[in-house]
Amino acid sequence: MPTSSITIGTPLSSTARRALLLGSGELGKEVAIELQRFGIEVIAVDRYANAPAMQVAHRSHVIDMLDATALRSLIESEQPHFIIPEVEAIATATLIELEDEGFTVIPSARAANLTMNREGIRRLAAEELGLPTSSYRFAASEEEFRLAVAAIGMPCIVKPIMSSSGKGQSLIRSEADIAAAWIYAQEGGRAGRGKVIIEGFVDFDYEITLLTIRHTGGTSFCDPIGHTQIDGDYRESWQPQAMSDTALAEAQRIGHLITENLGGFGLFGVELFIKGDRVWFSEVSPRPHDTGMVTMISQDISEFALHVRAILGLAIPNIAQHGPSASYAIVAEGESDLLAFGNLGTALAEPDTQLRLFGKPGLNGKRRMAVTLARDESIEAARAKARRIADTIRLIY
Ligand SMILES: Nc1ncnc2c1ncn2[C@@H]1O[C@H](COP(=O)(O)OP(=O)(O)OP(=O)(O)O)[C@@H](O)[C@H]1O
Ligand SMILES: NCC(=O)N[C@@H]1O[C@H](COP(=O)([O-])[O-])[C@@H](O)[C@H]1O
Ligand SMILES: [Mg+2]
Repeated sequence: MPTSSITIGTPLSSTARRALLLGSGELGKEVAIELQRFGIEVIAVDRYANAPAMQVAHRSHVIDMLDATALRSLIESEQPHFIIPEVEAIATATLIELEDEGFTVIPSARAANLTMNREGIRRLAAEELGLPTSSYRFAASEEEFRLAVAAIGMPCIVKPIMSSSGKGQSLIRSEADIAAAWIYAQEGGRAGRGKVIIEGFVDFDYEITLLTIRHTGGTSFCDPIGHTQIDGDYRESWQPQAMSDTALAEAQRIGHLITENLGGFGLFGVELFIKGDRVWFSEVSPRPHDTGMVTMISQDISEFALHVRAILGLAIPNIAQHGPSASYAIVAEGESDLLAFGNLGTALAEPDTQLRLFGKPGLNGKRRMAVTLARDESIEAARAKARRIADTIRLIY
């Protein structure tokens, strides 16, 4: 476990503190940069070469992170002080073994294991902790799936138990959607065909991510982040999301309970649906959240910096908010290994704007490649500005 008496040595020497990132996308890239700021030796891992975090790490490895043998042998040879999962698709049973052997997994191997699979985290939240969630069933065959849809009722949402960013997710509105939803869920799972979750559709007013940080000084919350999703994938987020005091208190109660159970130190993205004063738990990422990219402009310590401070056992006495802010994802669609971004000269002409180009090496279908960030007098103005920047940028491929 990290402690407040941590010492940090010199990277690439015998005194180095080494962090190994399992997953090296846009979120890992920002975590790597924050680790670098503290002089941590950063080792980036993913299933493909030149992933974003690899481009800012001390070194990198390409392995199948779902392969237990490959994962164990890499960790044994690198001997990291911190193993930081950045995606769900990891052989998490191996992380549990490695933690037992003395390695530190962020926030905990159990958290990575439970959240890699929707069944693990949903049963914990709803059945053990009694948190309010949508109705749900699991199905391992098409027959079970049809029975589950009938039991839950329509509209309902189907997702592979192992997937993220909306992959394999669809909404069933009527009988006509059922067959296609099963096929899409079977094709969209990150670990191939398998079990699905069927969730009753929650008719929420809005949804939030409550960034919750477990650190040596206790538990802290960032202001709630509102967001919109298309086909289960985040497109736009803003902070702060206006909420009633009752709904905010309930959101924090849920955030506290679930993260306390998962344990360890680090930042979590607690996803919640809100209608009036009612709050439903949806899921939780035991790591920075895509919707939380807005904190790179809204907070003095971003979600990535907060994750690193918590991991290193450093104090987090306050989280200053800079005012209404928004992020807008740039999602490209097509086939290319030579994507370029044009018209950048005017993109950032307005005050209080920022841009992150992730440097992802290829595009095959739909892929989030960049994000725009903006701050303004109001959430509406910040959202409009973030969108204007995205509309200005020309994707060339
Ligand atoms: N039961 C539900 N009722 C209503 N909307 C839902 C439900 N489940 C999911 N959604 C919508 O789909 C979005 C994505 O769902 P979810 O977070 O479960 O998918 P995901 O693949 O894990 O995405 P990510 O990896 O981006 O978190 C939610 O943010 C919400 O907008
Ligand atoms: N909702 C989870 C999420 O946003 N994860 C982020 O996307 C990357 C994968 O992107 P890719 O699919 O373009 O490789 C992950 O590595 C992580 O940074
Ligand atoms: Mg989600």
